[in-house]
Amino acid sequence: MGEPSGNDCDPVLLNSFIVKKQRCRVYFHRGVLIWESEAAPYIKVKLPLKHVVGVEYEHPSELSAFTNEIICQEERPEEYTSFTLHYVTQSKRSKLRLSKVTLTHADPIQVASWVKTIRNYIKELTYRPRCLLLFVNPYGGKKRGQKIYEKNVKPLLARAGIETKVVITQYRNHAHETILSQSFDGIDGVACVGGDGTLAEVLNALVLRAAKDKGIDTDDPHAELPQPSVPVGVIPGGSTDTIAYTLHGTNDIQTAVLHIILGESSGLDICSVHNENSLLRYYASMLSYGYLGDVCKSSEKFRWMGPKRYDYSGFRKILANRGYRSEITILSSDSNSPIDGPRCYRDCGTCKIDESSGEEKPAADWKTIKGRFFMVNGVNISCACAKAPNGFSPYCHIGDGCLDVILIKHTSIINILRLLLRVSSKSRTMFDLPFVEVHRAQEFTLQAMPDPKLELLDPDAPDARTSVWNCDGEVVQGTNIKIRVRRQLIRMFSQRMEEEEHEPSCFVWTIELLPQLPWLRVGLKYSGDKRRPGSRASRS
Ligand SMILES: Nc1ncnc2c1ncn2[C@@H]1O[C@H](COP(=O)(O)OP(=O)(O)OP(=O)(O)O)[C@@H](O)[C@H]1O
Repeated sequence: MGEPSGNDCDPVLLNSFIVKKQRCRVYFHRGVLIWESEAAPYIKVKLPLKHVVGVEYEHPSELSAFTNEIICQEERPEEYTSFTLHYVTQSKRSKLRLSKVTLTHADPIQVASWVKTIRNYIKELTYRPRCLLLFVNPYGGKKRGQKIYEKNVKPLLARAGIETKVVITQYRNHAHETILSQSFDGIDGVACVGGDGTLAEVLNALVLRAAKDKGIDTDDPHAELPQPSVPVGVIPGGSTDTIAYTLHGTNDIQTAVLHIILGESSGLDICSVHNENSLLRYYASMLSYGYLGDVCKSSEKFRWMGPKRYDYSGFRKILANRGYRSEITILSSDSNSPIDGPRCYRDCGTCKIDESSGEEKPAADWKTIKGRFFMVNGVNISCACAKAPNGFSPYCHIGDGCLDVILIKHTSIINILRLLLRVSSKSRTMFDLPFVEVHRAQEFTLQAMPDPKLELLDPDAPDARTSVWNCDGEVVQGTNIKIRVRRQLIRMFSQRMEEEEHEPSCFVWTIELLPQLPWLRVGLKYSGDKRRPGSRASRS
């Protein structure tokens, strides 16, 4: 889709340029720019133009003074003997960086012809956004959203020639209301600078808008939902930024902006949450009843603490948790195992939709589980973040049409501490703990059950008997709900993260027990199996 087609008869552009003080033969053929030195030391570099963000003219005299600032001047091609290509390179740990190379030629006509050819090629990459609607949340995380936009986002988008309609959100649901009422004429992408809550607002509004435009009743849990017309980008500016981290493999801001600029997108599953009568919400990362629901509800009161509010509320709610009685029914899936992989990386085979298999659904069966739970989770993506780099459910896939239902039974505080250690561990998962159960599912329901013991203790405190849902970081009420996965309903601007085969040979890391327990930081020297669980290397 969207890439200029090429065949063997395509003309090859060929010329000699000075590149990094060396005389080089430069070719352009089938979307790839190649330069190789004409004399020793020999170099040959291949640059696919789909990695190029922008190209601009330069005078050689301007080169030394050139910084990352954009040169705002009128272009007069007949005067220039150099042009600079700004392109994306991948550095360690999935981070993308902007690099540049300048090519110089004595004849301005040659330079102008190359700039024109390259610009035309980039213009034909139709999957790249030309005009973005961008929401900036100045309130989330450490309240740095606006600064991030001015310093890290605006200059990069301008360099890529992307027109941006910016909305600084003034109140909760501002982004939601804007999307429902806004005309999308000429807009080919929506993005946000914010955390998971801001992105959830954007995703919910886009799905509702697409359904409304097609006259679909979103209160019907079985209604098929249309895909929103535009892809979505997320630039970390919140407290945990789980979705950005899971998609890109890092919460680095420049990486997130470059994923949007390059325009390639990946399909993300979205889950719908309904009660008996109506739609409650859509979510993209995790829905959690019990402990994390309680933390979400209580931490809102302490927002003035910034991200530390989760530490404080998390500790209090571990001590307070007496478990919640519930009945869960699960429509399981025979997709891959949630316990031992494979993991979801770039070009993931599990997420690839096999067009030839038609609409046929894999065999599945319903099962019912009753009990008292510390928490019940419907996990749609691995939920990796800086403090838990493998995520809550490391083998969960972003676009396989399934979620992982993780049931954590009510247990002792020591066991809860073991659980939290596992969540932040790079080498082990929580799934071998005896009080943890995981099911890969297409749908599930949860019915909160009255608790006779607690009712006797305090009949007037219904809040003590049921919890709330933490739905992508927002509180949702409901004691009888149904969750369904909508396969790849949203396209997210992300090429996904690459699989990293090996960790450094010997390293010290500090385990941070989720965001919840900073008071229990354990310096741990690790020198065992250097491969990540589920990496292709460790499975072979
Ligand atoms: N100007 C504003 N004033 C108050 N609330 C706002 C404003 N703009 C947006 N919001 C709301 O702020 C909420 C929290 O934002 P966000 O999720 O981005 O940050 P966070 O909760 O700190 O991060 P994370 O969700 O990653 O933990 C969102 O639900 C959004 O609706």
